Amino acid sequence: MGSTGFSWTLPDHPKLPKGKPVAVVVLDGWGEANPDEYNCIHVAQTPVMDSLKNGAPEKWRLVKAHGMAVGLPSDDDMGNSEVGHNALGAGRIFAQGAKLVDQALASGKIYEGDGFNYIKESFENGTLHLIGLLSDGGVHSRLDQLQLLLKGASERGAKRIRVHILTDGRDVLDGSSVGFVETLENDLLQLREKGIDARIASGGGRMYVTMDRYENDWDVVKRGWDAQVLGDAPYKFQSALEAVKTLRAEPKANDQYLPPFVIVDDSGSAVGPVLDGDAVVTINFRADRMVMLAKALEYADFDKFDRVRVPKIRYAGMLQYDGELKLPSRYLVSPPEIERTSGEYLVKNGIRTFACSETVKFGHVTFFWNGNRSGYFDETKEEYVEIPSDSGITFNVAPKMKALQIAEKARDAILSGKFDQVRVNLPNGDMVGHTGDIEATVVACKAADEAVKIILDAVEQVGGIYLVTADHGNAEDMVKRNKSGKPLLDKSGGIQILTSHTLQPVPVAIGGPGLHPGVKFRTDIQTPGLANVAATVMNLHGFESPADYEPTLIEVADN
Ligand SMILES: O=C(O)[C@H](O)COP(=O)(O)O
Ligand SMILES: [Mn+2]
Ligand SMILES: [Mn+2]
Repeated sequence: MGSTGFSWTLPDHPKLPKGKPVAVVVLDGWGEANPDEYNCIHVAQTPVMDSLKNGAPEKWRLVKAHGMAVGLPSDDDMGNSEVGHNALGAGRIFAQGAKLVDQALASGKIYEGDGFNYIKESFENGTLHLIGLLSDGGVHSRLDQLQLLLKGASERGAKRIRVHILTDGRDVLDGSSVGFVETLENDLLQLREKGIDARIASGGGRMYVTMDRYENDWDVVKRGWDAQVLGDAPYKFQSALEAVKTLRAEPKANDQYLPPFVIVDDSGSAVGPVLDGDAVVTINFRADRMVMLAKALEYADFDKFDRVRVPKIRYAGMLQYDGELKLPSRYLVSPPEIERTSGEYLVKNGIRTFACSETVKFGHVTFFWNGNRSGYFDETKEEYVEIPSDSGITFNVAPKMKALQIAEKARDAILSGKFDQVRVNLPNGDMVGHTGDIEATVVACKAADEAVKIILDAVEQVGGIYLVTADHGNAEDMVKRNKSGKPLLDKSGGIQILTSHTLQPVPVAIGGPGLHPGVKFRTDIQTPGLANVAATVMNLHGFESPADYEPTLIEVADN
């Protein structure tokens, strides 16, 4: 114990034993919603998850996974993986990036910090480039924040601004890109009327251009680099509106996957490559899909692709994306300081931990779980295994993804006896749900359920305990609805497919032969959220949780 009285040592739980292996399973994008034909979890054969729900009412419950329960600005904000896994791992509710940026913009503090002062030095002679996701999804970025930043930067001396847009269609409806570009074009026109040379310079669909994650496919980032920095892309247009309208007219066009384009002037030259002396801000607040570009922009030594030309720029992230790597080194808003996570406590209390997912969600059960921190706390007690994801495909063509392989790795880790906690993320419901392909999402949900079975069977064999939950909804509702819950139709009478996450609650189920028979969910916590799970898991390992953690979901009857 230090002089402040702080100690990493967790008190023993008064009733629950230590030494039972605990499997923690996170089903990504698996919410609870009314059973209808657009609820892919309901339509799919999911006997294991069904039996958890129906078999033991005191050991299955719902928790909130969106809005203020996970540190988002309002309860109109759907949940997402970052905030969901942060809450699951940290056991407390932290104001998240979206909210911190809102506050910094509202107070004007964003313009007083080191990050803004640093980029501002380029305003006199250089161009300010803003690169990021253009939508109001609120998962990685928000249009209204971009609008405020454009206004604030121009009022503080930015004379030449270039915006490099990434179209969404994943956190918002497919096809909405056109409206967002119209809005942005209108704002930039108003800036031009005030004498500021402000334009969109390049663009592309987020999943094909720039926003890869966890180093699954560097070509995605390279396509963005070529368009944004080098001013080079296969498609050239005179305006961004013309670009998105034309590219969307192609058969099977999809906002998430629009090809890269650059905006050119009358002579065919790109209007906004990044040049020596310019400033660059990546406007996404969320880390996972911006950190690869941050590396390309910031690192002198970089071998992931040929950058061809590396301009001498002043670069800042909207937030710092990786606290461990200190990347980027300059940023406009300080990220939430998520410390003393359950992962760190448990490892320091001797819990040997195994974590696994496939590439596209690997950082969710490691980096996000550990409070946006990469690496191990103690490599003698932890093993993190990443199964390579398919790359270059949309996951509706392979909806089973690597669920089986993840489950087998988890099974082997449980049976090995080498670990006290085995934690996985099963990505299927989410990754396939985002494609908007209902049939494929049904296959995805079945595959995830089969994976849960493999893990629970292993728990059964070793006399362990399981906790199965999810980080937010997605696959349980695949249609946009009106306020009374009726599916909305598009102009041609088809349903409007919902590719995004939802506001739905998610299940938490506990059980296994190692679970003390008196354990049941408390009924005195009215609206628990994902942050209550961490204390629960600590209890299942035989420890009390720290006093400032959200309360545990369980109690132990004496029987
Ligand atoms: O990045 C994505 O894929 C989506 O915007 C959000 O999905 P996730 O929060 O489940 O990763
Ligand atoms: Mn998720
Ligand atoms: Mn998702």
